[in-house]
Amino acid sequence: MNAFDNTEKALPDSILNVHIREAGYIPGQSTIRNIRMQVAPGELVGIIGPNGAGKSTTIKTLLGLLEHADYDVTIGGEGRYAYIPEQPVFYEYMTLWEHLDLAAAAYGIEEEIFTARAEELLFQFGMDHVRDDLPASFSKGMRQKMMLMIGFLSSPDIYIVDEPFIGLDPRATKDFLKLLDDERRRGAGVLMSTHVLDTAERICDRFILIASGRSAAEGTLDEIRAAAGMPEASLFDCFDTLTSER
Ligand SMILES: Nc1ncnc2c1ncn2[C@@H]1O[C@H](COP(=O)(O)OP(=O)(O)OP(=O)(O)O)[C@@H](O)[C@H]1O
Repeated sequence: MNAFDNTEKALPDSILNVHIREAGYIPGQSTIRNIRMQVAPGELVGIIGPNGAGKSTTIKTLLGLLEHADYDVTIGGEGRYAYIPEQPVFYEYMTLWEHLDLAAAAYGIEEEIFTARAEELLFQFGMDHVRDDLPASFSKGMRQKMMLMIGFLSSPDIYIVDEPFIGLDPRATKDFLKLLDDERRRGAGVLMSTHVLDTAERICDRFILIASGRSAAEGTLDEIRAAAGMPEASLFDCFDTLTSER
């Protein structure tokens, strides 16, 4: 267990340590290789990369969802994580409130704490008026908000978020980022994959750029700029340079 043999510089108090030696969907064919990631408490690390580069595969691997994988993952704190998937997953015949209730039961949250937190989240995401509705009747963004609420309910040590921005309106994006900030202040780490690079540039402390299943660059914006040889460039332009060279 937790045999994370990182011989490189390790963040002393990292909340998430990932070392994927290789992982893939078919035995003997690795889709991703040699990917290391660390997230410190309160830190937001962005996974970026072109379509098909291996971002979702990386997330699926660290969640233990890939059968053919050679990897180590260590979660600090109490080892609690929340995974917020890109594609909403829901039960057709359960209302929004029932989904939250089910998640709270799965997380082992006490009834009183659950009710207060769920009420607050419904209010914060402007979803109070549909609390007793079925998510099948929701728009794409409303379903996405439901997944975010379920994630926030559990107060985990680390959030693992797969592309949260597509589908959220500007107000919901702002509300989501505010909640994420509050959670980071509490000490939660965040690992987030996204294509929305202007937002990523603004909110992430560090990045890992995945291209063709490998880590193509990683570090702060300045370190990514250095890797791209573009000291003043935006994350978008660095991304463009670093991914078109391959
Ligand atoms: N279920 C699957 N079975 C087989 N191959 C898959 C599966 N899911 C993804 N792949 C392949 O793995 C590679 C990486 O895909 P992945 O979904 O990780 O990319 P991504 O970086 O998340 O892309 P996007 O930005 O488009 O979401 C691609 O070549 C893809 O075709």
